[in-house]
Amino acid sequence: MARRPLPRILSTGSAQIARSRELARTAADSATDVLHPLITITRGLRRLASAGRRRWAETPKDRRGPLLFLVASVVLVVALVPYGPLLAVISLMAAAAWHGRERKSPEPEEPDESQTQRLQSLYEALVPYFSAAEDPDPLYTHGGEWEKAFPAYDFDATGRITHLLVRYPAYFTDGEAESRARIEQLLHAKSGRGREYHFTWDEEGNELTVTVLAPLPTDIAAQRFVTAPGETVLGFTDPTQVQRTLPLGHGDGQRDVPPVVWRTGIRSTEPHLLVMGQPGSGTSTLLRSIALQALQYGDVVIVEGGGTGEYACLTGRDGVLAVECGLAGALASLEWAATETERRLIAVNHARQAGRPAPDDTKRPLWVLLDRPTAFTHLAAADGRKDPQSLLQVPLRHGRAANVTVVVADQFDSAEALSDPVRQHTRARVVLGPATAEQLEAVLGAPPHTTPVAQVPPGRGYARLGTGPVHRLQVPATPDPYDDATSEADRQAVLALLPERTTPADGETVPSDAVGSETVTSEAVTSEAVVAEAP
Ligand SMILES: Nc1ncnc2c1ncn2[C@@H]1O[C@H](COP(=O)(O)OP(=O)(O)OP(=O)(O)O)[C@@H](O)[C@H]1O
Repeated sequence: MARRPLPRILSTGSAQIARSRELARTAADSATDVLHPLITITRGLRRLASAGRRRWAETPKDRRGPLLFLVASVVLVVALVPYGPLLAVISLMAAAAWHGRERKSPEPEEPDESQTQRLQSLYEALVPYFSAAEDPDPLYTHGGEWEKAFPAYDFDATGRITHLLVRYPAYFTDGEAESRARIEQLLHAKSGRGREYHFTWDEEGNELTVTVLAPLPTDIAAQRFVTAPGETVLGFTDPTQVQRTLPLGHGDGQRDVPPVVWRTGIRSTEPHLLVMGQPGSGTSTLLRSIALQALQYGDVVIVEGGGTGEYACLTGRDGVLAVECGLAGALASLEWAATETERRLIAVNHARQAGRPAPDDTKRPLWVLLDRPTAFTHLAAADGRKDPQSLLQVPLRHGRAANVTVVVADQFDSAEALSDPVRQHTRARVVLGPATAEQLEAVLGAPPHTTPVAQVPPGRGYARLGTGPVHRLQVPATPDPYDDATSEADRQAVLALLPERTTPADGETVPSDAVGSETVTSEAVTSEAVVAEAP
């Protein structure tokens, strides 16, 4: 078939367009060449400006004044020196040209011989777990290529692995906890013990990411945390697990640390807390830290079964209704707490039925903190008296609606003696100190995704709020200020957080009086409420 020739204008037009495009490209290239120094300097100035902005933002507010003064003095001196401004402009241009130069991204480094050996031996160790006789094209074979199995890796200065991406065959049973645990234990042992590893299993992509975790800071002292009412800082964790950070005073400076924040009160899904640990693992310290935070907005009743007097510093302080070390006192205080919870509930219900907001005297948070209540369980049984834990039933069951929060701390060997309501209603959990995998899973309800460390500093452990993830946790150092072993800085930090003692000096009688009078009031209110309800 004869083809019609294209109209003339189009055929020559395309050639012209191509030619003009070529011309434009050449002109742009020459302009870029000519303007290259200008582009570099502009880029450098932009980088210098953003570095300056960053430095300004990082400078603590109290140091900004002196810094501004220093800069102004330098500008003045430069302006007064002969040729000063000219020299300053030349130096600025030179600095901008240096900072604006194109930077080549560094080539990924090849592992050296010892690192290759490490990766090869890791690969060999994994062969029995990640291979099957029926696999026609195995990823893992003895003498195979580790490069395909480990696409990403990182080493520290001492040549130990800090990050590793492991590919594994799809038939590996990564959904089974035992299979995972076997691989995690092996990688932990082969990559160097004494460090903590975090394992992320990507079941869809058949990949395991191993990361070495930096130790959590152990030098964070007790202080006022920047939190909203109803929020309690249990401790600090890894930045990878928590989005939020808290600004903390540290020495003279400030730093941002990711916290584990526990929310209590009416909207809380985990209104009560259980803390477990070995003796000396820091459970009393955590309770002290919680008490100091709770006293900012609420009242506290402390029941101490250990009898070590670790809460003596709180006795008689404003907001501390009782610090009980004996069985009789513990029973009296807990009975009052149960009655107070009931009173609040009734008052709230009445208000609701009448279409009024909840009365103010039901809103002030009440905290019941129990350190080793199981010690009283044994005592009460021997004495033929009520188990103090039985009085916790009402605060645990109805505490959320009445703004009553219960915190129980105990030791692993007494776990059996904890009552059922305590186990059922404490959905926020913390384990401190050394613990076996079984103990961790029994308390937290899920295993942590990290390996345990051999040396656990006091106050180190794990926290889990409800069904959320298991967080590593370091409790802020909140020692007993009356303990001789406490350092002066720590003692002052805790003393600064204690509320005033506006009650008479006789600390022991004041709180029990307070409890007594409060009991009377609460009983009066309860009976009033009941009377009001009756007709
Ligand atoms: N978060 C922490 N930071 C620094 N030191 C801590 C921390 N927690 C506890 N310690 C130290 O560990 C020691 C034991 O702490 P604590 O008394 O709180 O433990 P415990 O579990 O209550 O033990 P016990 O029931 O035997 O008293 C104390 O000397 C304390 O100063």
